[in-house]
Amino acid sequence: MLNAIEIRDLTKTYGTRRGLTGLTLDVRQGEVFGYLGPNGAGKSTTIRVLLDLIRPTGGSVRVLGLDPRHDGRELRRRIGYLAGDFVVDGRQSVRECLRFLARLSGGVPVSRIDELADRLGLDQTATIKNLSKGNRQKVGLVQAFMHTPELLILDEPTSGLDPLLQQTFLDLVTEAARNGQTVFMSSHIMDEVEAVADRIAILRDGRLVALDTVADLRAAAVRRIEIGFAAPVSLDQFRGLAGLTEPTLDDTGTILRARLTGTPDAVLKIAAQHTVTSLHTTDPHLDEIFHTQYADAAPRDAA
Ligand SMILES: Nc1ncnc2c1ncn2[C@@H]1O[C@H](COP(=O)(O)OP(=O)(O)OP(=O)(O)O)[C@@H](O)[C@H]1O
Repeated sequence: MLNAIEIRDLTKTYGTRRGLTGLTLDVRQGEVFGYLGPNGAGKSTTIRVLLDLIRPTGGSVRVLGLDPRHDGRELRRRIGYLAGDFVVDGRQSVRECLRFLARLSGGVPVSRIDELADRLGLDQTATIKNLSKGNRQKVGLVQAFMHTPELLILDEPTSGLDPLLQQTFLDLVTEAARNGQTVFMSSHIMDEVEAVADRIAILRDGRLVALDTVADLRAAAVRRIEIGFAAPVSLDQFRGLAGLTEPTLDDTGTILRARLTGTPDAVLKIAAQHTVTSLHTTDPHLDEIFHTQYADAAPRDAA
């Protein structure tokens, strides 16, 4: 299967500041790819190189099999791009603006623009310069999605958006994916990415620190498990079990608590030798994985 995006050993320095260091990454055709990292991690730098808005210091990128440095015109038609700082001429109405951008994208049925604007609750008669940040972001989203591009590159797409509309945005992404479109979206909000992404990359200080499916990232994360028993049990039998760490028993000896990595198979087989009255596990939130990656970074940042 062809990759929609191929990034090879990409480096970008801004004077003495490092934007990206040796980034290698593939985004497969048809997947929803979440690109995560805190402010300053290098997300926008990556996206700007993909769009040839800035030139890399080293390395290379291919987008839809093309080189953005030479095939910009073709790529602009085939990509829907929402910039992190989406700006357009403020004097026009939303309708004029979207119709103008639609012509640049090679033509879009008016009904498609209207449908997207309606779903996002965007008033097309308003003048751009009078729009709130959230409404401007809606204009940005409509123009990115309206020509049903093969590849959507979205830089912080829900920034400034009313939380109620985040679901509408996620629906648009899901529909695009169902339609075979590829979505590459950056975010520093784990929840929205977790809900729709097939794979997630986590960037820290311009370097890739994690890249996996949502399911595998979750499986690798630590969960908490709590098992209640009808009668006291011995802690010894729960020590040294695969994936289970820090087991403790409460004062009554009937509630076991531990940390769990991977499957609960080993602990459940031992627990099943007793009468189990309750079982709770906390599903690891990707947020925790994300923050674990950054917790590691703290001493180095402070140095
Ligand atoms: N034009 C620039 N001049 C100097 N340094 C820059 C420039 N653009 C980005 N940087 C630096 O490069 C690093 C990566 O920035 P980038 O904007 O790519 O991060 P980001 O992950 O997109 O964060 P944000 O969410 O804040 O946009 C940061 O340290 C930033 O200060």
